[in-house]
Amino acid sequence: MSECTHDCSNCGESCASRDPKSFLEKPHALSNIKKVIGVVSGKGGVGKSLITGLMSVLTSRAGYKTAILDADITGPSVPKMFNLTKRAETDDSGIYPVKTKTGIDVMSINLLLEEPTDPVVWRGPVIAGAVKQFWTDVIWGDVDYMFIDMPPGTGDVPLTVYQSIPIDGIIVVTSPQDLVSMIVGKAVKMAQMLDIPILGLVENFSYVQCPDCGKKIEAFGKSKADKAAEDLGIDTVCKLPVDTKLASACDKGMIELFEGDWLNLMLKKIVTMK
Ligand SMILES: Nc1ncnc2c1ncn2[C@@H]1O[C@H](COP(=O)(O)OP(=O)(O)OP(=O)(O)O)[C@@H](O)[C@H]1O
Repeated sequence: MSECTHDCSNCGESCASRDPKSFLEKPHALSNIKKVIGVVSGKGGVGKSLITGLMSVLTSRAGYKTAILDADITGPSVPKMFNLTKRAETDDSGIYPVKTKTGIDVMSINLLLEEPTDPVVWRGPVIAGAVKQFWTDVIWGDVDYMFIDMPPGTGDVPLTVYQSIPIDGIIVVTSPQDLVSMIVGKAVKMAQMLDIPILGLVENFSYVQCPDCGKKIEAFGKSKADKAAEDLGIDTVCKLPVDTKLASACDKGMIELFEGDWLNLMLKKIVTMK
C-alpha cells in the first residue's frame, strides 16, 4: 500500500482512517430521492418484505411519492406482493422502475430476469454490485420516501448496501422468537456502528386476534418488544398480528388493498423525521 494521501476518492483501500462516507455511490443523475429508509431483520422469514410493502402503501396513501428498492436479491418477494409481471424497461440513459397500480415505483431483480423463478446464483460481491446498480443506474425521478428491502442478516451484502447508499434510518423487523435470542440485537448494533439512526422496531407475528371476541392472544408468550426496544434505545414500537387475510392478500399480489392501523405510528415517525 502506498503512503496515505487522505484523499479517499482516488483510493480503494479499506483502511482504518478511511471516511465511511467515501464508499457512498451517487444516484442516477435523473434521480432526486429525499429520504431513504432501510427495512432490516436479523434473519430471513420474519416479514421484512411484508413490512416494506405495507410501509410503502401507507406512505403512498398519505400522498408522498414512494419507491421500493428490493435489495433482497436472492429472495425477492416485492414484485409478487404487488402483482408486478411486466419487466423493467431500459434504454441508453438507464433502467426504469415498474409502477404498481397505486403508483409506487419498484425495482427488483425479478423485474429484470427472463423468468421470475430463475434462481440468482451469484457470489456476495456480485449481489452487492447489483444492489448498487439499483441505486446508480435506475432512473427513479422525484421520490419523497424510498424503502429498501434489505438483504437479511449482518453479512457482507448488507454491509456493502449500508456503505454505498445514504440510508437516513432503518426499521427493524423481528419475530417474538428473535427477540428472545436477540438475533435482532446484532442487526441493531450493526446499524449503530455505521451511525445509521434506528427509527423503530416492528414485532411481527406478535399475537393472534380472535375473530369472534377480538381478544389478543400472545401465542408466543408475553411480548418482549417494548423491553427490547427500551434496552436498545428505540422509541417507536409497532406490533403486527398473525393475519391470514394479510398473508393471502400478499400471495394474491393485492397488498395495496390492505386495511390495518398497526403501522400508523411508524408512518408518523417517518414523515416527521428531519
Ligand atoms: N403478520 C403476518 N401474518 C401472516 N402472514 C405473514 C405475516 N407476516 C409475514 N407473513 C408471511 O410470511 C412469509 C414471509 O414473509 P416475508 O417474505 O415478508 O419475510 P422476509 O423476512 O422478507 O423473508 P426473506 O428475508 O426470507 O425474504 C410471507 O408469505 C408473508 O406473507
